[in-house]
Amino acid sequence: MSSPVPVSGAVAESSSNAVTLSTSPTISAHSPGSYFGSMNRRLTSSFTAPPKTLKPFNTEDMKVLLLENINKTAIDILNQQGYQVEVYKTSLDEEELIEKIRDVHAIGIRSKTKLTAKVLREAKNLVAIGCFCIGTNQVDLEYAARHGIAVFNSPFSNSRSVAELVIGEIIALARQLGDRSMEMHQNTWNKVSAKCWEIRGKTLGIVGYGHIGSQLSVLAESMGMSVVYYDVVPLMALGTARQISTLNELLSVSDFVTLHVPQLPETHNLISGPQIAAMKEGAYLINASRGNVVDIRALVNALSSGKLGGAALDVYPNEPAKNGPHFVETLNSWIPELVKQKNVILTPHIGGSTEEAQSAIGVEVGTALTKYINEGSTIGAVNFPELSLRPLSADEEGHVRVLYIHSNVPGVLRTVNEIFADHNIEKQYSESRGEVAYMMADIADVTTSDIKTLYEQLYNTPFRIAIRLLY
Ligand SMILES: NC(=O)C1=CN([C@@H]2O[C@H](COP(=O)(O)OP(=O)(O)OC[C@H]3O[C@@H](n4cnc5c(N)ncnc54)[C@H](O)[C@@H]3O)[C@@H](O)[C@H]2O)C=CC1
Ligand SMILES: O=C(O)CCC(=O)C(=O)O
Repeated sequence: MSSPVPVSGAVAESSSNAVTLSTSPTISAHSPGSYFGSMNRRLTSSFTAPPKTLKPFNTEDMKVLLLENINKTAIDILNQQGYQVEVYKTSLDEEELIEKIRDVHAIGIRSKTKLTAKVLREAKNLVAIGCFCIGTNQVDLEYAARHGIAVFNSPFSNSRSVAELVIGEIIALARQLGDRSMEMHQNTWNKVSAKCWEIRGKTLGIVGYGHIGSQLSVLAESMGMSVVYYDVVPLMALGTARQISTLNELLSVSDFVTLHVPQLPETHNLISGPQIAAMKEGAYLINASRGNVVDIRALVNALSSGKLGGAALDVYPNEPAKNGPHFVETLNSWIPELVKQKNVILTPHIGGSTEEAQSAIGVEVGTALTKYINEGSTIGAVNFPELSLRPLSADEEGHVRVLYIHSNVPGVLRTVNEIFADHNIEKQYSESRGEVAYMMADIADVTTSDIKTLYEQLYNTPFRIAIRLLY
């Protein structure tokens, strides 16, 4: 945390009669703009006054960096707030990323950008990270939380797209469509039926029965497949699907095995030589989860020996940062062997890449970022306690919203409430998650000079990780 930002001279009146403390969003933020108008009205329906339009700093000073071709829906939402939005179609390499991230208050990424502790250490102004995807393994979530950076994602907006891709791949593998199509592109007519199958009546084994796995279960059953699944937690079966208690049992009964687990230490090489050996002869493996869930060398061996009838991969241990001819040996040493295998469908991490999914994700994560920046709401954060307070209403003059991220230790509220002692605490809510806790409070009867004092006193508390004051 940088040192306290001084109050910038005299109080400046804005059109909403609010004060300008500083242009730094690290201590203050703009109010909900028109985008949130309807939501604010809903939340404050019991109040006669409309939501208060706060204007504590120039929103043009809020800098947002969007990488990896994030959808226009998000860009529009962030632009509507008046933020400075810089957009890149690709990911950035570590050096460029460090250079860029130094300056920004929020960053939006997808699955490729690695926000490691080394990168985040340089991000002195960063208050929020938006992962415009499901997976958050590319971010050091714990480091971010310990440094007061909230991380948001979109937990299910692309689930259906992944499930549909897998359905397509099940049929494509069963009918060897990839190979037939490739042959035709090379002018070869090869009409065969050997080892081509209907999927009706076959067994689909789903590993990880979360949002994607369960959606896929419904689609697969509707096409006449029987579904079994393995998950580390007991989960309600949809339709006539059946949970199986061990991975090995699932592998031994499934004609198709599809992986939908998160990247975790426990899922690293979840499918390797012994697991492939447990699979049925001629079975198919599909991985659209994360690259290191499958030991690809073991997979290549099983494909070349004929143990497996084919595979579809959408994700890889190392993936290129940008489009182009980058899927080569220097990226992953087994690539030359893999691309030679028969009946292998390789896609460039496009499971969630549909217009529907990307547009919905843009709205969801773009909104979460603005709600956090403008109101302090952490609903949807994956590394922070989730809190929200209703917006202040227009007749609530002289109010300040305090956002105080602190170490989760005893005595914090006593200290903070002593600081608030001369003001009325209208609302106060606090919640912890692991070592980090978050308090939101709306304080009444606050003058401009009080704001500076409050900020400095909170800044000097020993538990402070980060503070923002919205007014
Ligand atoms: N290819 C692509 O474009 C996409 C890939 N993904 C990947 O798919 C993964 C799954 O996504 P969702 O279904 O939304 O996640 P989810 O969190 O809804 O479900 C994951 C399930 O896996 C289970 N699980 C965790 N560890 C396990 C283990 N060792 N063995 C068996 N089950 C285990 C969990 O209990 C949970 O039920 C994401 O974490 C992400 O990495 C997600 C979206 C798009
Ligand atoms: O669309 C992307 O860039 C990433 C999709 C993905 O893997 C995810 O949502 O976790």
